Amino acid sequence: MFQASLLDLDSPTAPGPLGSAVRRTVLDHGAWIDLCPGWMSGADALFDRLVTAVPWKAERRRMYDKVVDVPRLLKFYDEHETLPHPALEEARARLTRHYLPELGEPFATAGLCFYRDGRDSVAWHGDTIGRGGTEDTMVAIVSVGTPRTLALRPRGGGASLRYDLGHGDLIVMGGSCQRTWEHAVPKAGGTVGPRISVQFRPRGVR
Ligand SMILES: O=C(O)CCC(=O)C(=O)O
Ligand SMILES: [Fe+2]
Repeated sequence: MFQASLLDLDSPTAPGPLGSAVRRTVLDHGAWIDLCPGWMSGADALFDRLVTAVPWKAERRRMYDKVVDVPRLLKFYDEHETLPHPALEEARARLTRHYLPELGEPFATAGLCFYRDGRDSVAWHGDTIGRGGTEDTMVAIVSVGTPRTLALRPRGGGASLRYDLGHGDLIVMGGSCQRTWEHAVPKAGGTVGPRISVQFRPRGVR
């Protein structure tokens, strides 16, 4: 089911350098995204560890007059909880070191999503439950496993952008991205392999 990346089989699991490896794309309305493909080496081994080491939760949500399954598994690590792999602690520390001058605060929490196959997804939304709804902030996402499309579109309408993210890729959504743009992982059909995303956010951003 899970198509391992051949280049990655023997690499130790660890994030790479940031700095000049990061490419920024400035978007409309004060938003931007940074990309660092293949940032996490040994990503396939990390994927395998996370599948078994994380106490995944299936959630159910009210949708109008029905209660439906959330189409992905979830686990949230609050800021002082130990993350399920040391490479994720190192990733958070490196992200904080790199972005602190611009972000002004550390990355604190880690939200994990497990998309078991292409039927799992997340609908269009911004991370606006906390301060992201009113302030500029950053959400950094490390993806392991099979690449899935992360789509972005401006809230007021306009062309969408699509990034295929898996196998250790890093994307950072910054500036006004959470309140002026929306993002989604669209459904992709049942035969698509599994992906796990790790979203690092500052305190009070959800
Ligand atoms: O899995 C992803 O890359 C996106 C997840 C996401 O948008 C969220 O959990 O808020
Ligand atoms: Fe999100």
